[in-house]
Amino acid sequence: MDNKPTFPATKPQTLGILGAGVWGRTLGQLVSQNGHRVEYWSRSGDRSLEEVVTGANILLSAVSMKGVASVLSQVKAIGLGTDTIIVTATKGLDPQTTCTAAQLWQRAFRDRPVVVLAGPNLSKEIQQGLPAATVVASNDESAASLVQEVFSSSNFRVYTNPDPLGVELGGTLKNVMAIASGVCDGLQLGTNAKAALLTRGLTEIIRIGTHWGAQMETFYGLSGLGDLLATCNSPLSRNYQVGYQLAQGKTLAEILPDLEGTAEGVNTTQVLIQRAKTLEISVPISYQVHQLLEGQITPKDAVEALMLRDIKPE
Ligand SMILES: NC(=O)C1=CN([C@@H]2O[C@H](COP(=O)(O)OP(=O)(O)OC[C@H]3O[C@@H](n4cnc5c(N)ncnc54)[C@H](OP(=O)(O)O)[C@@H]3O)[C@@H](O)[C@H]2O)C=CC1
Ligand SMILES: O=C(CO)COP(=O)(O)O
Repeated sequence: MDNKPTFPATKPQTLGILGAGVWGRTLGQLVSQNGHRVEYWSRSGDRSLEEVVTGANILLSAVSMKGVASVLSQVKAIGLGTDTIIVTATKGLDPQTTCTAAQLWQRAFRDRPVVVLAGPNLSKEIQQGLPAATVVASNDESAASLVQEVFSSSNFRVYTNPDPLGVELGGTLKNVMAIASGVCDGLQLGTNAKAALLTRGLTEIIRIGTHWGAQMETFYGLSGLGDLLATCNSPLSRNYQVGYQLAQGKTLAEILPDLEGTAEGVNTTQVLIQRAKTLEISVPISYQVHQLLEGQITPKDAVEALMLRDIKPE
């Protein structure tokens, strides 16, 4: 008997992928392998934004956060088809508004379904065909189900989730902890320290995320704890690499030009601290990462400051 699982036979969809960086290309590869049509747009590509946007019934943005506001205003000027689903795979926060990428897309296109795609998804492993799982989250159940069908394969297991904000914040805020984790490993602080960092880091993510309006249980899923574990334990993570190199005495200005792709955690830390200060939310680990990125303290000072905080119940 053939026990091979079958995936729902969705009719071929046309995806327009905005941002042909590492993650946009990897996601494009996954859907092409499933028989869907993919058109990429990037600033240096040969297709116009208008061609890619008007031809797509699923528009996926994998633009890094610094480009989202400008790209979506260009898409708005072009206009979207009435049935177009927007998918966002960006993991960042907008400095002007402190909004997530999905919040910006939803504000710009109030009547269109927006789906967040996030999970423990190191692109290099996925490109090698290694198994991975992810989450597609939306307030629009049928849009999330269609995107689930489009991406699901024997190498890529896709779950739906009804809490897009929680899924997106899990993927976004863990980048701050990935920088801290790189510092922890770069200083060779050991497994106990790492376990303490990730556990207290998750508490911090949940504190800020639930205050934002996300569901607590979402942070224990793939896009929260799952992505925290993947990113904080892998040298493939660019955010982890930033922290690791800071621990070795390099400055941010020395690290960033040689980094392969975007480390969103650098900007996310700044925006998170701005938001946490305004709302008076305690984020001690993120605060030390912020001080470190600003060049105000050394990695060793950051560890000491965390260890010497007032003692308190867990
Ligand atoms: N790589 C990974 O493993 C994963 C990444 N992500 C997230 O996906 C997003 C992209 O990451 P990744 O692909 O790795 O990063 P890259 O640095 O490889 O690519 C960034 C992309 O954003 C585009 N971009 C940046 N600024 C602008 C702008 N002002 N206007 C238009 N386009 C712009 C770039 O366009 P251009 O080519 O024209 O410069 C490029 O296509 C990030 O938010 C990241 O956190 C999420 C999960 C996994
Ligand atoms: O989000 C990611 C994995 O899920 C990618 O992490 P980096 O952006 O740190 O490489």
